Amino acid sequence: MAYRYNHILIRYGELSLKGKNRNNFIKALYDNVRKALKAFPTLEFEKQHDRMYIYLHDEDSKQVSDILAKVFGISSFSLAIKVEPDLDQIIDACYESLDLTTPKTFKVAARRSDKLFPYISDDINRRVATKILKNSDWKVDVHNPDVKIVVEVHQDAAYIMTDRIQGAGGYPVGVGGKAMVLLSGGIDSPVACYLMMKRGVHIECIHYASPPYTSQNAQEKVMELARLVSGYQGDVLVHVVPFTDLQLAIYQNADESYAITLMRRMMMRIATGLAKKRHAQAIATGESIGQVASQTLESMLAINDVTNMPIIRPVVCMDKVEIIDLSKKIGTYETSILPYEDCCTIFTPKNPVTKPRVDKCEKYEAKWDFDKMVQDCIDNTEDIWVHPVKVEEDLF
Ligand SMILES: Nc1ncnc2c1ncn2[C@@H]1O[C@H](COP(=O)(O)OP(=O)(O)OP(=O)(O)O)[C@@H](O)[C@H]1O
Repeated sequence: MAYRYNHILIRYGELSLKGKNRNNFIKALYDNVRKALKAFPTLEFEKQHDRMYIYLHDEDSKQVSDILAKVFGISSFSLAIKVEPDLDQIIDACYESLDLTTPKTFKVAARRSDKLFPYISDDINRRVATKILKNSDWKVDVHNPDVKIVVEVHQDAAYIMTDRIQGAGGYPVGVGGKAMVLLSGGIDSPVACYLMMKRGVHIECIHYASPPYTSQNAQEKVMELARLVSGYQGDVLVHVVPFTDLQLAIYQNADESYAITLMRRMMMRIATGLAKKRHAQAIATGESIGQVASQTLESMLAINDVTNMPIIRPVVCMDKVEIIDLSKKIGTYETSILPYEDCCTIFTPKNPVTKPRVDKCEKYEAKWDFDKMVQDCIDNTEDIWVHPVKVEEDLF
């Protein structure tokens, strides 16, 4: 009988800490895994209280692994061969799963959860190793092996596994509620998206566009960033807000030095309206302390003043270098540094106020009926779904 890797064994992450919420978390993870892999309709799934299994048929295990590596709530996973809990089958499966043509070092690491299995772990290790040593040029190295063969013997089955593949960690997306993330074309806000999702928060994105001052290219760049981060959630809804009129009104009614602060306050009002409409519990941004004048604590105070929704700033205390490293890791950096203009950068004031005062903001805002313009922005927002696979090859 020929054996091949026909299973993926998934280990849960921080889930195990969650006491009575555990079942909800496992269910959410199970749903997220199935959703992430819906391009592979022939896969079969099974959830247990401490593990999840995927049964492969002819699917490409590398493609499946690449998708799984982005699902939050998974601490690690392994390709596995499932056999009967029978020593001969275990030995044969271990042996046949290896490509023995080039000499390598190896180690067998067996574990029994079924203590009634008639062979102890050491016995299993020795028997498997003996077969490999007798039939190849491979050598044992228990400290630093090229290949680690893991055998797990349960009551109903035994699994032979490759090394662990690191999972994305965190909590399953959705168990932490929903947030609206303000997505610009910069480096930081896609990282903020990733960090929110990693905490189990389902995200929708809001992008403020100011055509004709911002171009179609700029918007496409933001869509591409949303697509890149959507791999961690399955899909993402992007709300594109027509922001031009409101932005021009700010410049007509306020001192230039207050324009950025007022713009942010308007963004927050719109985000609050959209969050309520979409039943989200928070707003998130890519701001971090002191990167630019508008990101001082005083500025955040003035911005927060217009909403009572929590504003979460996941990168608030990170260095720029740390944020860049993370954006490279999640694959958004190269897109973020493309040179298209954002609505914040087209009207950049020469001397933006670094310590804005709320009373001054209110004085400027009292000069025109911004409420109606905010409502117009909310009403005329365009909603666009993005998926991890590009449209032309979209399998969803
Ligand atoms: N046009 C926009 N649409 C949506 N959100 C925006 C927009 N411009 C700014 N923001 C939000 O405000 C935050 C701070 O914006 P700022 O202009 O200071 O930084 P940035 O360089 O544009 O972007 P980033 O912070 O993502 O690198 C962004 O992280 C983002 O959350």
